[in-house]
Amino acid sequence: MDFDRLIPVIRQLALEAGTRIMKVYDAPDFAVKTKSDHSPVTEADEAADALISAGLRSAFPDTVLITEEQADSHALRATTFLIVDPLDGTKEFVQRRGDFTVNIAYVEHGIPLRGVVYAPAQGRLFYTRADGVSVEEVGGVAREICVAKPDNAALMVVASKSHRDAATEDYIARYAVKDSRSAGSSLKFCLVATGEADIYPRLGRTMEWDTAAGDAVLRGAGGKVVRMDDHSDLLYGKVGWGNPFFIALAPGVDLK
Ligand SMILES: Nc1ncnc2c1ncn2[C@@H]1O[C@H](COP(=O)(O)O)[C@@H](OP(=O)(O)O)[C@H]1O
Ligand SMILES: [Mg+2]
Repeated sequence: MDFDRLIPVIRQLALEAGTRIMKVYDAPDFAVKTKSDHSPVTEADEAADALISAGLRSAFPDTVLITEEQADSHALRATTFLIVDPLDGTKEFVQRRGDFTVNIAYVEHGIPLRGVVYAPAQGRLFYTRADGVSVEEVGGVAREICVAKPDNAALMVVASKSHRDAATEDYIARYAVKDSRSAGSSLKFCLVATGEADIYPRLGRTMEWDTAAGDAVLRGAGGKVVRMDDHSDLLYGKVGWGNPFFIALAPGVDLK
């Protein structure tokens, strides 16, 4: 993959998808359908998916494309692929909380090497540059981002807003926590990437398209994502595209 070509394409597609999503978000009303897995889907998910997948297929016709909204793509098997969640945090979107994101990632040999995460309602845009370093673009200026140096006696934790359960609270209680906040969608990875949080534990189901772009942004900022069970790196291209429980963290956090 030519990263000098990839990054401008995925950045631009994420911005365009975000604009499309905000048209639906800002309308007085929109329809919410329920998918076979009982999760919500809106015209915003579908429009953003159509825009991104057309753009990626045209720019990178030889690269496998996996996208949440196209079930036939889930039957593919690959270790090198593009993976898209056009609207992560649909529950947040439906409830008109701003924590939803557009996610596009490139995975090579199971590792999410590059990605873009765009939170249009918050005007926050994160991506890996061609050289792999992560940036947040503010007012057209891309600034490098870096994880915090964690203080294990006063950790900053972030966890899901809509899937925060007793098991998650029990896990967080193992740590000396200074501040714990909730956020929806893949934004949580980005909060660790900028140093706004030190650790994001996820004891609940996610799919690879929910995490790959945020994982890439976190890696490019010096962080990592490990499996909860054996603390090995979270890898991609797994059968069925489901993730195990995981922890996203700034290195230096003493995992418990
Ligand atoms: N039971 C379940 N099965 C599959 N995915 C689930 C799930 N519960 C939550 N998720 C995933 O978690 C994402 C929301 O994460 P969070 O709770 O961190 O905001 C959802 O993304 P979508 O909104 O794209 O469907 C969804 O894919
Ligand atoms: Mg999702």
